[in-house]
Amino acid sequence: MSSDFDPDRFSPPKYPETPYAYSERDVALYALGVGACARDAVDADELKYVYHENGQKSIQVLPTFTALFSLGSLKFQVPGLEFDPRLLLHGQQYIEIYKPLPTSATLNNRVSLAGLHDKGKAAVVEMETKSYDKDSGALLCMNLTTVFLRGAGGFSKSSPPFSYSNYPNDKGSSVKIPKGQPFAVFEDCTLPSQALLYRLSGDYNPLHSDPMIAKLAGFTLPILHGLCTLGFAVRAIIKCICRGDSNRVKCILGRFLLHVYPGETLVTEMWLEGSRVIYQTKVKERSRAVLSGYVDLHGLSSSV
Ligand SMILES: CCCCCCCCCCCCC/C=C/C(=O)SCCNC(=O)CCNC(=O)[C@H](O)C(C)(C)COP(=O)(O)OP(=O)(O)OC[C@H]1O[C@@H](n2cnc3c(N)ncnc32)[C@H](O)[C@@H]1OP(=O)(O)O
Repeated sequence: MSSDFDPDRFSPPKYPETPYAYSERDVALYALGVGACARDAVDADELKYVYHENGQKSIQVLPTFTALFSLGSLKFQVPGLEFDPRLLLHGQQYIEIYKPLPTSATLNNRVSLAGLHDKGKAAVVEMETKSYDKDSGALLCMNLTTVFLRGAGGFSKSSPPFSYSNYPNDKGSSVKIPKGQPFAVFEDCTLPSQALLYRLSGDYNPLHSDPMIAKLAGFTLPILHGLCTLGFAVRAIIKCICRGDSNRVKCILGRFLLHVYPGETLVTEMWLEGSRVIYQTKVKERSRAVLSGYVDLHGLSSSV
């Protein structure tokens, strides 16, 4: 792809602050979109994400819901870098949660370019979003979104290829899957309509709904949103390791290894390493790993 990118003149662009508001309805719709209560409508661990049970004042927010905060803010260009948006894939998501998540809020998002890498066949872009509660000014969470722009590599025409990062390497790097037996394994079916349901949470990219667009992007059918797969995996960890207590999740990394087709079965394997849960999600029908990463927890006891 042609590009006027000049590595010598590169400086990270400045982006305006953007608002993001959500309601309890958005929180519940998101939870349904990542499979909460799909198999059991009265699931004791999950009903609280979609309904005020037992006199609860408000429903609870799944930690992966925070990944939505950044989506509307990431429509920016990097000057001089051209890419075909139809070939964009979500590469990774890293999330840090600093405060309990309100059931409804208005946020201010501060976005910055955290990384830009010329990988030859692709460009990899990392965008950081810090989300502040508008009323209190408190920093609620941070998302680091990595996008893989197929066909946009080679833009720097320099040797070594251009690579900019303002992040420590350990923040968003991939994980090594342990060799031993997993501590827990959780199997979950996605629905054939999973992406159509999940998109209502705000990611309307037709790659996930339109068969023609999916074909142009190289897939036989519309694929599942990476963040939907991540939502399934983290929900499995909350169920199996946190005894249903989502407030224990402190930080999440997910690297998308392969696409998922809606209707496929997700099998999430989990290993414990101190207060870190290493996980890997496979698609059962194709025996392929589609996602791997870790989740760091508050107060994980050895008895789990
Ligand atoms: C200026 C632009 C700004 C953009 C702003 C737009 C903002 C939009 C933000 C919203 C984003 C959400 C949109 C959502 C889309 C989706 O949900 S798509 C579905 C979910 N994602 C997937 O299904 C992708 C699954 N993964 C894959 O298909 C493959 O892993 C891959 C991404 C195609 C890469 O595979 P491959 O081409 O074989 O790469 P490699 O040869 O192994 O590696 C090449 C280098 O790239 C690095 N890399 C590889 N994978 C990833 C990854 N997942 N994330 C980040 N980086 C990756 C890899 O390390 C290699 O680098 P080097 O080691 O330095 O060579």
